[in-house]
Amino acid sequence: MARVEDLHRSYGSGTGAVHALREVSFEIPRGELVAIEGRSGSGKTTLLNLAGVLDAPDEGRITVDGAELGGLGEKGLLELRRDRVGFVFQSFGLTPALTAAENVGVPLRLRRADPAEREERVAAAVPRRARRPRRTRPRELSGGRQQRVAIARALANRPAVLIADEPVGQLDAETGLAVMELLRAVVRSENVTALVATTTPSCWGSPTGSWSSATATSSNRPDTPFSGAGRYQNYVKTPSAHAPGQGSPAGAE
Ligand SMILES: Nc1ncnc2c1ncn2[C@@H]1O[C@H](COP(=O)(O)OP(=O)(O)OP(=O)(O)O)[C@@H](O)[C@H]1O
Repeated sequence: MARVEDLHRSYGSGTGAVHALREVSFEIPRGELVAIEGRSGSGKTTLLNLAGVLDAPDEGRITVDGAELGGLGEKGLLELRRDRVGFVFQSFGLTPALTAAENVGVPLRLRRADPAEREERVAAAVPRRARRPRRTRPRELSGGRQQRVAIARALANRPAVLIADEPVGQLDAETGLAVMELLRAVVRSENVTALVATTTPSCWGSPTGSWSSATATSSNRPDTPFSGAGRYQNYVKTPSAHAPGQGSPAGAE
C-alpha cells in the first residue's frame, strides 16, 4: 500500500515560483496500478520523483507499506530507493555494454544478493529458452523488447513500488499496448504498487470487458498545474482475467 497525503512541491521562490503539486492525496493498494494522465508540465514527473524517493516534498507525507518516508534517515532512504523501488523510463535506460540478462541482474548486484538468488530472479524474468534476449545487448533489441528487459530489471528486487514515467512514449501504438498489458499483468503477479505517468491516454486502451476503472482521490486546488489537466485514473483488472506471461516479462512476446 502506498499512501500520498497532502503533497506540496514548488520550484523557485517569490513571484517566479512554480507550484508543481499542491494538496495531492491518494492511495494505491498493493497489486494495483494507477495511471497519472496530464499534459506536459502538469506535474507528473514531480509526483513520480517524490513517490520514487528521488526528491522530497515541501509538505505532506508519503507512506509505503506503513513506513513514512519522512521518518527515514539518509541511509534508510537510500536503501529504500535501491531495494524497494523499481524504475521504468521512457528511453529504457539500459546499460549498453551489458546483455539483457546482465541488465536485469544489476539491482540484485547493487543489493549484494547472493548468486543463487540472482540467477533465480534473472531466470524468472528472462527464461533460458529465450536465449536471444538473454545474451543480446540492448541495441540489438527492438524498443518493445528493451522496455520488457527494463521492466524485468525494475522488478528484479521484488520492489514494493514500481514507478514508470512515460513507459510507452517511444513505442508504436501496438507495441505500447502490449507493454501496458505486460505492466498490468506483472503488477498483479508481483503484487507491486505501480504509478505510471502518461501524456498519451490512448496507450491504455479502453477499460472495457475484464477491466473496470475507478478514479482515485485527489484534492488539488483549481490553480495548480496538476489540476488543470492531470487526473488519476486507476485501472483495476478483475481476478478472473489474469494475463499469461506473468513473471517473465523479458521472455514474453
Ligand atoms: N527543477 C525544476 N526547476 C524549476 N521548475 C521545474 C523543475 N522541474 C519541473 N519544473 C516545473 O514544474 C512543473 C511540473 O513539471 P513536471 O516535469 O513535473 O511536469 P510533467 O507533467 O512531468 O511534464 P512532462 O510531461 O513534460 O515531463 C512545470 O511547470 C515545470 O516547468
